[in-house]
Amino acid sequence: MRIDIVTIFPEFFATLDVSLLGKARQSGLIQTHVHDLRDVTTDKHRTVDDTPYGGGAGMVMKPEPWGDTLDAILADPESSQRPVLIVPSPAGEPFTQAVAKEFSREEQLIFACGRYEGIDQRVSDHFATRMTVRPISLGDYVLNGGEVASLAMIEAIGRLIPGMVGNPDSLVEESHEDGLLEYPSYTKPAVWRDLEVPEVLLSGNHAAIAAWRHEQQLERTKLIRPDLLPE
Ligand SMILES: CN1CCCC[C@@H]1Cn1ccc2ccc(-c3n[nH]c(N)c3C#N)cc21
Repeated sequence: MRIDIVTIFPEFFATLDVSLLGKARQSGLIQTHVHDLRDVTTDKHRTVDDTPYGGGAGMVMKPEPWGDTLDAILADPESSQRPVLIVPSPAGEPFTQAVAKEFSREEQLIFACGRYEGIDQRVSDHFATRMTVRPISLGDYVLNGGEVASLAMIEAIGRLIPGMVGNPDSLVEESHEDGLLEYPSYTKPAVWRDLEVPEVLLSGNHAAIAAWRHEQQLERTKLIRPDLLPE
């Protein structure tokens, strides 16, 4: 998978060189390209924003730098035929495990990290003929820009790419993977500050352990996220 990130804060993405994604990039599973939006500006102040038509507070990101940057990405011979343009936005479709899995199957993702009051709408409208444009929201709260959301999405998507995680079975028993929250986990010592590991986990009875874990998932989901339970 190729991942392009367009931002005015490229330093935000230095973390892509560490942890899981670092390994994936070294192994070639994921190629990342970070583009500084200001690199295509031509004025002295490297301007990327302007006042909103119709008035109102704040500034809006100008369409020209976005157009030039996205054109250059599409012109790259290593770009796919039809990338997905992910536009983080509080007004976007909720980002879920299912959406992460859908995106993990794509050949190329381009993350458009807005700032200020957002990106001129005509950028999404214009590129909809050449890309699949997906406004996506990380959650129902307001961030200052799209970078943090993009980092979270890149991690959630990247770990689902085949070969990324050492033991693919570990992906199956995670929260939200089967629609339920995950069961509690324990490791040695068997007793810690007078707290014991649940006996069933020490029994070696795999059927009983599986049943207990599923029951724990149901109990946790009922308590913490009843909205995830089927009607
Ligand atoms: C605050 N400021 C005026 C109100 C509108 C948003 C703006 C800030 N802002 C600019 C670009 C941008 C992109 C994503 C998000 C964002 N917020 N919450 C989410 N779940 C997000 C995602 N994903 C916020 C952004």
